[in-house]
Amino acid sequence: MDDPCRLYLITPPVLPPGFSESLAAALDAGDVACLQLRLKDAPRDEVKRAVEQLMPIAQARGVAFLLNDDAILAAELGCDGAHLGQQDGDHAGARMLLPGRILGITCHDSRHLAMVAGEMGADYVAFGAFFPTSTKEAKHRATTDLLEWWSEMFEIPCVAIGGITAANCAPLVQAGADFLAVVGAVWNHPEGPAAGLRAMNAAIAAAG
Ligand SMILES: Cc1ncc(COP(=O)(O)OP(=O)(O)O)c(N)n1
Ligand SMILES: Cc1ncsc1CCOP(=O)(O)O
Ligand SMILES: [Mg+2]
Repeated sequence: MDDPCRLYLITPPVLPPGFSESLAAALDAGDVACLQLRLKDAPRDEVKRAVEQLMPIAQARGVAFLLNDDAILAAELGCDGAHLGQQDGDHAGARMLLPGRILGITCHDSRHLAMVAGEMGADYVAFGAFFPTSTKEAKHRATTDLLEWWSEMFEIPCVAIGGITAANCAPLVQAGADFLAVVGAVWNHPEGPAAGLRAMNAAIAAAG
């Protein structure tokens, strides 16, 4: 049997006051495979401080801690890995900087980019955006046939991202997504992040 689909949590683009406590409460509410720190446009010092604060909270709970955009800083600070987009520098160089750690690559809606990432040694490929999202201006739209094709052809795990919620995630799980990456579904949940996380995990389990 295939491994079950799991949740991949990404931080909000700007961390609100008291974020460490909300993060701990969210992670205590259910299963999360990994946490990505994604602070767009924050200076390096601020990212470094956030890693130092948040990484122990994730790792103490068995949640892998990945840094977005910066493989050099991820290696320097001992993160469990990094996530890089197509514009985020040299993927092969990042692979060498992070031996034995996780390296994930954004592949938008492209089979070609995913195969190149897989050849290069990516630990996962990320496809999206699957749904409209206000978290990022997403220029590409992916569909479930991509997840079906990838999971039938390759062993490398695939992540689905973009506008995913408890209400719309079932087809992605059924199409073979190994991980669902979310921001808004957890951090903007009307009953708070812990409730958002529980709702996502319940929806994933119901779909599987
Ligand atoms: C799991 C995951 N998938 C895709 C992305 C997007 O990365 P990128 O295209 O580099 O865009 P930014 O997130 O850097 O704005 C991601 N971060 N995580
Ligand atoms: C980082 C990223 N890359 C493609 S869509 C997206 C945003 C995901 O956030 P949300 O889960 O709130 O749509
Ligand atoms: Mg990026």
